Amino acid sequence: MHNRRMAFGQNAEGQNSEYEVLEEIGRGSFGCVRKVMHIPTNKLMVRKEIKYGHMNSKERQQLIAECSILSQLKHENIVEFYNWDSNKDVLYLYMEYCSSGDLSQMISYYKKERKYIPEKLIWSIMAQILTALYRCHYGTDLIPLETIYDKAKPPIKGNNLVIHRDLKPGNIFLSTRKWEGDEYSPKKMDYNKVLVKLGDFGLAKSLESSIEFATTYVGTPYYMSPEVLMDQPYSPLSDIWSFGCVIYEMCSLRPPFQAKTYMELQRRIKTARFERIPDYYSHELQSVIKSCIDINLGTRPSAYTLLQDIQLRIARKSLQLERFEDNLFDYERELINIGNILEQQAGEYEMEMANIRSQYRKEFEAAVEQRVREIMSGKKISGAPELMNGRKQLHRPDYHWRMRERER
Ligand SMILES: Nc1ncnc2c1ncn2[C@@H]1O[C@H](COP(=O)(O)OP(=O)(O)OP(=O)(O)O)[C@@H](O)[C@H]1O
Repeated sequence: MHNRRMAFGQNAEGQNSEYEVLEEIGRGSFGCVRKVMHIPTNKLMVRKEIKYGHMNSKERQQLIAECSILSQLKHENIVEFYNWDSNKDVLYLYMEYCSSGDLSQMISYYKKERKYIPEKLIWSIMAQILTALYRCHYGTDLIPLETIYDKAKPPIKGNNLVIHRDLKPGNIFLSTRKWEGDEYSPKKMDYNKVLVKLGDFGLAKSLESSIEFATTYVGTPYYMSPEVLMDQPYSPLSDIWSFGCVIYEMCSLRPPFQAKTYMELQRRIKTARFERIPDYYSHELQSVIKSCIDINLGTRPSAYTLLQDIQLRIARKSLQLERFEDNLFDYERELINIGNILEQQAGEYEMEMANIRSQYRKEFEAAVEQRVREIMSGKKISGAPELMNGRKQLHRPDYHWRMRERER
């Protein structure tokens, strides 16, 4: 168990008291999702509950092992998995909170507005999803492009490969730097600069076999690949099929396969026949989608192959440049802050100097006044000899007499 849990302990309900539990965000097939505040860091997070009381110890172990893998999956396009915790019946997963909605909300927004999603934005979202899938399918990060003509070397697979298994618009979260405010509102959202984050990774592997999943899963498998429908094992290429369906939905504002009944949907998926995307979009986009929604696993492209596409290389390069520009803005803001602090300090220093100067002037004037008073009263001059010097002689009572004597 996570060691912090030992330090913070559990409250009366057996929940981790390191977190303040806030409102419910929604409910999925496995349980409730809530916002929580991580008290030590003051960070807003999401807590996903998974009821696992019905699982045997082997299934539980597999679930925990998957959590462990997911907690190592750090990528800017993947929802960060921070920690997990459990009591007897419930597993709590603590994840990054994505406040700007998801792709399904974005698609609904464009559908309602009767507008197409701009093609440039679609390529940008595609590049980000594929970069995240590359990280999962190969266990290693994609090397940034020097130029759009760079050809990436074929990837060498690392350890802990992850297949998403449930790629769909509702699991693709969005955030944007221009986003103002805390809660999702499509009107306020600037979709031209979105950061994509894939959520709900991999855990389906442990959960789908459980009785709980079989009885509670209510989702429609619009994005499920034909091989998975035919009970063949999942492979990274199953994610690519789902990816193709998601991109199709972004263009057509509806999934490629729809049907009134589950059986009919299965039949349509297995034929892999779907309508062309609207003419508004380029031939290149249509052909990438077509290559992904391909029954034949031998010709369906991998994340690596797709990322070689010139449009995707352009999208990646422009994302890299945007990130670079954002970093420059951050750097500029930091410099402005430092400049402001220095200006404030210079002001304070000036004020201090003025105070010292005025204090010194006052003391000096007081000393001079005192001296003048002493002179006027004919007193013997005392102190501040540097002020008197030659003039000191003039005030000796016998001075004039002595001078006159000398002249004679
Ligand atoms: N990291 C997150 N940040 C913000 N909201 C989230 C996050 N994860 C999930 N949610 C929201 O919580 C709700 C439930 O999510 P969950 O993933 O459990 O179920 P689902 O994806 O809706 O359905 P299913 O479990 O069938 O896939 C959804 O509205 C989802 O948008």
